[in-house]
Amino acid sequence: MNQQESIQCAVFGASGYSGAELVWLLHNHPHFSLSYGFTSGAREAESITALYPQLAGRCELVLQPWHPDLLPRLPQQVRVVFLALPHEASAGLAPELIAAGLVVFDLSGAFRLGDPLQHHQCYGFQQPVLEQPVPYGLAEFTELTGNESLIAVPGCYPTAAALALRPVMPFLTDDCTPIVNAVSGVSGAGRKAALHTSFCEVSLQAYGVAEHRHQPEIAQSVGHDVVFVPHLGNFKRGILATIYVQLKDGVNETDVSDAFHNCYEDKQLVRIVSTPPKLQQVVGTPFCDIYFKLHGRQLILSVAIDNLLKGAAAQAVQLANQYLGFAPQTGLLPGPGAVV
Ligand SMILES: NC(=O)C1=CN([C@@H]2O[C@H](COP(=O)(O)OP(=O)(O)OC[C@H]3O[C@@H](n4cnc5c(N)ncnc54)[C@H](OP(=O)(O)O)[C@@H]3O)[C@@H](O)[C@H]2O)C=CC1
Ligand SMILES: CC(=O)N[C@@H](CCC(=O)OP(=O)(O)O)C(=O)O
Repeated sequence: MNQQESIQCAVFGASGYSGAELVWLLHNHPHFSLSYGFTSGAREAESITALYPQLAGRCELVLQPWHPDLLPRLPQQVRVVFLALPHEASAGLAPELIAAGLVVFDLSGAFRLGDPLQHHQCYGFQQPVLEQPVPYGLAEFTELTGNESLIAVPGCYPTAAALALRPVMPFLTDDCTPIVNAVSGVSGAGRKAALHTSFCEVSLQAYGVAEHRHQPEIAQSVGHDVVFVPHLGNFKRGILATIYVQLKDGVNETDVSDAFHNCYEDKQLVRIVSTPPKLQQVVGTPFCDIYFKLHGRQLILSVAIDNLLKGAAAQAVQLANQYLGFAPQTGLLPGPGAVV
């Protein structure tokens, strides 16, 4: 790929929280050029600044309502599309975009689970059957050839949990089931208003206990069953996860430290930190910060990401960079900052 060439791209769901972050990242990216930001067909065309006034004078993209009649001409105008849509909308649209020759980075859960039955149980609709397998794009562990037509961008909680767990999985006792407790900011639920995310209702609370759709996704990503308890926190953005695992006899702190450093020493967007991370050190950034501590045979991991960036838009751009042969952190470091 000629590094000077600008890659034309489009964002679907550009009025939503992760879509707006994608718009801003791509608007500032040195190698991507954003041709379109689409909204649902229910809206009129309007500037993104009508929804996100903080972008005034910085990004004046006019958002277009999506209509299927636009599809035939789209491949002449763009090469890469990012879908920041509800799961079922992605499931419907992605196959059409692929058939039209576009490369799709899908932020939804429509194509993440490899088992169609499990997908149906979690999402309540059939996963479309595609000719090519869909890579699950946990960016630090994914090599893309540039021939894939669809990449499933991992979920926000699964990104945090798997980046912390994967390096230490070989050290776990045979009967250990990792326990993942995680708190997310309200932007994790998206921009659409709902009673449970309204200002007066939000109060730190567990939800989806032992039945959240990210439990099988984390298990698939780390290759082992996990216990997963998400919590909704009364803050805007960020995920903080605390993870507990039991270590085999003989595994010591140096082994754990070496495993993390060997895994991430050449990965700029994962930082192994020496004090438990605060959300404020990752919010507005594409970083994942991981802290670890041994307590006897227990290993405690504390991991923080921005759900809308490393957990969504920044990871999608990171994957697109890798797909096109750019350095993973291109356009993300130093980042343009956050929108929402
Ligand atoms: N929020 C987060 O932290 C994360 C979200 N994700 C995933 O990213 C996707 C988007 O999430 P999020 O940004 O939170 O969602 P939002 O609710 O904030 O935004 C949804 C977007 O999708 C558009 N849309 C809704 N229905 C349709 C449709 N039928 N056809 C076309 N466009 C449609 C909306 O347009 P309009 O404004 O016109 O209604 C809006 O632009 C979801 O799949 C989510 O699971 C992944 C990781 C983290
Ligand atoms: C706080 C909150 O509601 N978070 C969302 C997860 C974030 C999200 O959008 O899910 P994906 O990462 O699978 O796309 C939830 O629990 O459903």
